[in-house]
This record gives sequence, C-alpha cells and structure tokens, in this order.
Amino acid sequence: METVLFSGQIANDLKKFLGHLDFSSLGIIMDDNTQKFCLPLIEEILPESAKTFSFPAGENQKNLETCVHIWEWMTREGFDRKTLIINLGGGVTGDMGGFCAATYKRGIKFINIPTTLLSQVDASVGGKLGIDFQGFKNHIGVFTQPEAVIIAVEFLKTLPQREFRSGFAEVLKHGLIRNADYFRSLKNENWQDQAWQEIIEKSVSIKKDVVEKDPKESGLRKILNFGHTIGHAFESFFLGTDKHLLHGEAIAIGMICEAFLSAKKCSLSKDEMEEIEKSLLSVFGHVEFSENDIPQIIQLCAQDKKNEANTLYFSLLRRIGECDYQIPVTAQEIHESIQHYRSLKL
Ligand SMILES: NC(=O)c1ccc[n+]([C@@H]2O[C@H](COP(=O)([O-])OP(=O)(O)OC[C@H]3O[C@@H](n4cnc5c(N)ncnc54)[C@H](O)[C@@H]3O)[C@@H](O)[C@H]2O)c1
Ligand SMILES: O=C(O)C(=O)C[C@@H](O)[C@H](O)[C@H](O)COP(=O)(O)O
Ligand SMILES: [Zn+2]
Repeated sequence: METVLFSGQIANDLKKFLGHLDFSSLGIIMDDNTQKFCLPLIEEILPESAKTFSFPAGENQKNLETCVHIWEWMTREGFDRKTLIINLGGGVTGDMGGFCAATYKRGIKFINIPTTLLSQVDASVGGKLGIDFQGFKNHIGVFTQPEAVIIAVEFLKTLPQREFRSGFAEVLKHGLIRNADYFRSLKNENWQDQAWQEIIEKSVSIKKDVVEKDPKESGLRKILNFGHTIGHAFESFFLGTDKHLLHGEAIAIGMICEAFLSAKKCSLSKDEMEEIEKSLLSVFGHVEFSENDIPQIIQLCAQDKKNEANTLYFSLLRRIGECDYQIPVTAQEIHESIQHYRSLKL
C-alpha cells in the first residue's frame, strides 16, 4: 500500500520527500485551477528542470482525449521509466494523471498531492485510476498504487464551498459504512464548521483500512461504493448539462436511494433510514428531475462495475456504521428508491 503523509507545510515536506526518491526527471500534472492556486505553494522547491502539464478543469475532461494529450506531452518531454509524476489536484487529476502514468511505458512512478477535500479523504488513496468513457463513470482504468500520497490542508483555503461540500459526501459515506460514532459526530446544519484535519485523518484511516484488506475490490472494498451505483448514474445523467452535479452531490442522492434499498433489502431500520435522509438533505438539499428521467438513470446503473451476469449488485447498509455487499437489486426496486427520493421534496 502507498504511504500517506500528512504535511503541516507542503513545500518543506515535499522537498524532504523528493530528496529521498531516485528519479530521472519530474513531471507535474494539474488542471488550470490547481496550476493557478496550488502550484505556487510548491513551485519554489521544484527542480528547474521539472516539466508541467495542465488541462481545463472539470469532470468532462476526464476522458481519453485528455489522456492522449498527456501521453503526447510525456513522449515530447522524453520521459523515461524513471520519471516521477506528481498529480497536483483533485480526484479528476489523480484518477487521470495516475492512469496515464500507470500505462505510459507500462508504468512509471507517481505521487498524489490531493488539493480538494474529496481527493484528500477518498480519491487519492487506494489506487483506483481511470477515466470516463462513452458517458460511463471510470469505465476504463487500472488499479495501481501511487508511491505516496501527501496531504496538506493548506490547499483547501482556496477551494470553493460547493467543492468542499462535495467532498463532505464521501466523509459521511465513511461514517455510514464503517463507524456510526464518526457519522454522528459530523455536523450537518453547520457542516462548514468542522475540525477538518481530524476528519481527513479519520476518513483516510477508514478508507486505507478497507483497501489494505481488499486492494482490488474482490469483496470487502465494495463497501466503499455505497451510494455509487445510483450516484454514478445521476452523475453521468447530468454530465455536460446545465444541471451538472459534482461527484459528491450525485453520491449524496445515491446514498439516500440506497439507504431506502438498505431498509427494504437489508436490515437498516426505518428510523436510521430517516436519520440518513435528514442528514444528507440538510447538507445537500434536494435535486429535482422528472419521473420520465428515471428509466434512463436505471439504464446507467447497468454499467456499474459490481454487476455480474446481468444482475445488479449493490452495497447496502445493515445499520449505520455497517455495510454489506453483493446484494442483488432489481430494476423495479431501483425505480422505487428513486421515486422515494423524489417524494422527499418538501
Ligand atoms: N479513485 C478513487 O478512489 C476516487 C474516489 C472518489 C472520487 N473519485 C473521482 O474523483 C473525481 C472528483 O474529484 P474532485 O471532487 O476532487 O474533483 P476535481 O478534481 O474536478 O476538483 C474539483 C474542482 O476544484 C478545483 N480545485 C482543486 N483544488 C483546488 C484548490 N485547492 N483551490 C481551488 N480550486 C481547486 C479543480 O480545478 C476543480 O475545478 C471524480 O471524477 C470521481 O469519480 C475517485
Ligand atoms: O475506492 C473505492 O473503491 C471507491 O469505490 C471509492 C469511491 O468513492 C470512488 O468514487 C470510486 O472511484 C468509485 O469507483 P468505481 O469502481 O465505482 O468506478
Ligand atoms: Zn466516490
């Protein structure tokens, strides 16, 4: 497993870290926002020979076309098998930059420096890398661990509130699947006002523990996908439209629908289902869409990676803090869960 380092001062800590690594050249991958807001925090300690690549920010850039640009850049710069890549950015940069590094010349080393809450608590850890394809989330990818993940809260000072909140969805997920006390300790009404350093460390420890037990998702790791079967379908459904949802916003809808399924198919109590709904709705509000959209959203669930032999398998809660996986769910049950979500509109 990768080493995760918590940094109090990113420039100093990265300098020390790079000093211990053997690499022939250094390439930094980022998007246009992290180039503007995050690169200045580390620029002074980078070797003058370091090469940079940036792409336009956003989920709709996490695709094959951008990968081609990245591989072209790597080739143009003459990167060899001992080049080190730094992914400086959120989950989009980490997933795609890592994927390009893991496939260039059959794999070169990379480290993640996550700069969003979402990537600090979840995306930068665990080695799931990839891109979206034909509108399906993370459809093409590999499992490859980074050399290290260096997490510094100082990056979050410039992160927009909506992006911050998106990351909070994954934090809530960590509590829901693994630790009820953690879930209940998180503030909902004043979600902005939390002990972020502690939260990041706690969430990383939950994610790391699960990934270490099952790095390639043959079993237990599927619990990290709670909320994602239906959540990814919503994310794909709205991608590229003016109602575009951030990953965490889509996963929040997915967790409400999947809590409903947990109550129907697993042992989650009605009280806990309502507790989850209240918590998520108070942070994320309610997203509107039409009844006519539901069949297409269900169609998108069919591409989920947990499915086997035309059966849709979900990760569902037994209770808050405990998640089960490999639970077959029918299209009709998904429909009911999405209708239930619609009915929660005040
Ligand atoms: N591999 C995994 O295990 C895993 C886990 C969760 C999510 N993901 C993926 O991660 C992606 C979502 O990640 P994300 O929410 O970090 O999105 P993102 O990478 O698009 O970053 C969100 C936005 O914040 C900007 N930004 C980043 N850092 C900033 C900073 N410090 N200051 C100002 N702006 C900043 C970015 O430019 C972007 O506009 C999705 O594609 C999702 O599928 C992967
Ligand atoms: O690390 C995991 O495993 C997860 O499922 C974490 C999720 O938060 C993340 O969004 C992941 O990228 C989803 O993976 P996918 O296999 O459903 O594409
Ligand atoms: Zn996620």
